[in-house]
Amino acid sequence: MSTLRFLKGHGTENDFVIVPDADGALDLSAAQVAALCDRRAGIGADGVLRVVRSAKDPAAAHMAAEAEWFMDYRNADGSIAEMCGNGTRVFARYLVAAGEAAPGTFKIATRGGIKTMQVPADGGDVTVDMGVAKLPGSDGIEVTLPDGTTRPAVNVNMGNPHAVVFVDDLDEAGNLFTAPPVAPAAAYPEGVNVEFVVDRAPGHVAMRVHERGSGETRSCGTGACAVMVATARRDGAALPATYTVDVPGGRLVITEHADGRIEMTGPARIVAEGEVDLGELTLRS
Ligand SMILES: N[C@@H](CCC[C@H](N)C(=O)O)C(=O)O
Repeated sequence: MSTLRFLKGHGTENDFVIVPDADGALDLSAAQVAALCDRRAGIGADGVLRVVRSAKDPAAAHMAAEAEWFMDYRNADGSIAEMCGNGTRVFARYLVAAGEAAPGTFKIATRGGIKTMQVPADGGDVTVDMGVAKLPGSDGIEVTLPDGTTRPAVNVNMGNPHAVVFVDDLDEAGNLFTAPPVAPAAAYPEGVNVEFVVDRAPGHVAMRVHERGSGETRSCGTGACAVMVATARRDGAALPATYTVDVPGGRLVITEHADGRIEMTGPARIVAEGEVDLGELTLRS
């Protein structure tokens, strides 16, 4: 029997299987990640956070002097993504809970670069400095809604790609069982996360998201930051600007500072731990 120790955590109900692997001994295949994330035959999650020392992973060794720990993030289908905003907050909460980092401010390594985390000792909300958003240009990018009409999308890159669509009602996004069609495909050669946004009040929006590699999730941290940036630009907001972004799984507060850095704050919880028998997982090709 090949057992794997895991924990389960979530940030605004964007949930993750956390796999401690300090020395980088594990080589989880995409099929194993997908099996762990399977909500019926596995543990169930939107993604996997492997916790490995930066020095022990070739993807992060160059960041080891600044950040001891590397968040190796995988989507629920086993694919690799550059960044996961809620994942960073859950990852940092885990490091503190496990005694691997002291509460307060510390850095972690991600494929999207080094992120500075603030984790209070009392279990309160965790903040991540997401860095500066990129706006690669949105000309001609459109998302087709289930009723066949199209809406312009705002192209925002938070380390990973996003298409932000303003709608009048979040139900316009439909059931999101499949990825919303985005055109032209060339705008997002690596695929895209799609966010639908409505206004709730000045400085306050709500969103739904279809995540690349995971489907509709209850929250997406990079997506919420992309939504904040797109909304602040639409509103002509002066920086610093703070927006509240409601997601199906809770609430995130996002500030874009005068220097363009974006900080996201919200809950991050570790809710379970256990062991899984890797040999019992259902691997699909
Ligand atoms: N849920 C995450 C984003 C995870 C990656 C995304 N699905 C992608 O493929 O880019 C978040 O909180 O940011």
